[in-house]
Amino acid sequence: MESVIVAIDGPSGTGKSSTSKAVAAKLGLSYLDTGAQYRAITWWMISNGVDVTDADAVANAAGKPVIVSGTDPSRPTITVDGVDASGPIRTEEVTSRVSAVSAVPEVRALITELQRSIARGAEAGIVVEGRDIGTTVLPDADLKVFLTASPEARAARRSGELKGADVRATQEALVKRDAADSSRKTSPLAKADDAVEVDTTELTLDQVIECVVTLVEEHSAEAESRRSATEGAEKRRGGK
Ligand SMILES: Nc1ncnc2c1ncn2[C@@H]1O[C@H](COP(=O)(O)OP(=O)(O)O)[C@@H](O)[C@H]1O
Ligand SMILES: Nc1ccn([C@@H]2O[C@H](COP(=O)(O)OP(=O)(O)O)[C@@H](O)[C@H]2O)c(=O)n1
Repeated sequence: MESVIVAIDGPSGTGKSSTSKAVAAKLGLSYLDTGAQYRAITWWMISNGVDVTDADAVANAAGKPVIVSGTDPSRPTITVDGVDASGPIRTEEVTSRVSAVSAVPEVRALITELQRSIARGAEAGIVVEGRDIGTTVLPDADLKVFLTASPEARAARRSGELKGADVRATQEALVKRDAADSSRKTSPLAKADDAVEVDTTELTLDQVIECVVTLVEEHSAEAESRRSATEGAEKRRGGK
């Protein structure tokens, strides 16, 4: 298969991370969790006493942390200034503050550039998941998928992960974060016009993975047949 870039966007709990990791592993592609990067910069701000509600303070500090993402889908990693951040970025404290930090344009500019350079460096191709990958980060992606699911299904999935969490409180927090992410000025959560929308409410994770793998394979088959048609036409023109 030719190198392929897949963008998977959607709100929280729609299955972006689990689907992207599995699709990347099945197809031998790299994997990038862009939400983890916004979480990492948020964790750094909190740890370094930056007031995350002060957009100027966040903008001024945005260039300081060094964030490194490992892109192996079977073992994704994230470090901040060389320190493993995979645990601390999932705390409730980070989750409740990440939307404020990710709304700051200077933060987005830096992280977007980092994401583009990681995608450029992925030789076999990459699955990149987030909120604005299809619209802003990689508008020329070969395939764009936008995952959705009902707020009830998403909250049930999330509270299944956070043992003992109240489903109603989880749903409220999730809906609030979606609203903040969808309404920010810079690069909000949105479906790209050319993205394929998949409602995962009634689907199992395996069905969603299968659906995306099929979409990637269809894309690759179409690209291959276009390429051989062009080559055939060129050969005929050359009289060979
Ligand atoms: N189609 C599905 N049906 C049931 N559970 C799912 C489905 N997709 C994902 N999950 C589960 O829901 C939780 C959240 O999925 P995740 O991939 O982290 O979503 P996102 O990255 O969009 O926030 C995980 O525990 C995952 O195993
Ligand atoms: N491409 C992206 C990815 C995440 N984000 C921000 O990062 C937060 C955390 O993303 P995430 O993917 O880890 O969130 P979950 O879906 O795992 O809950 C989102 O709520 C957004 O505020 C973003 O702004 N742009």
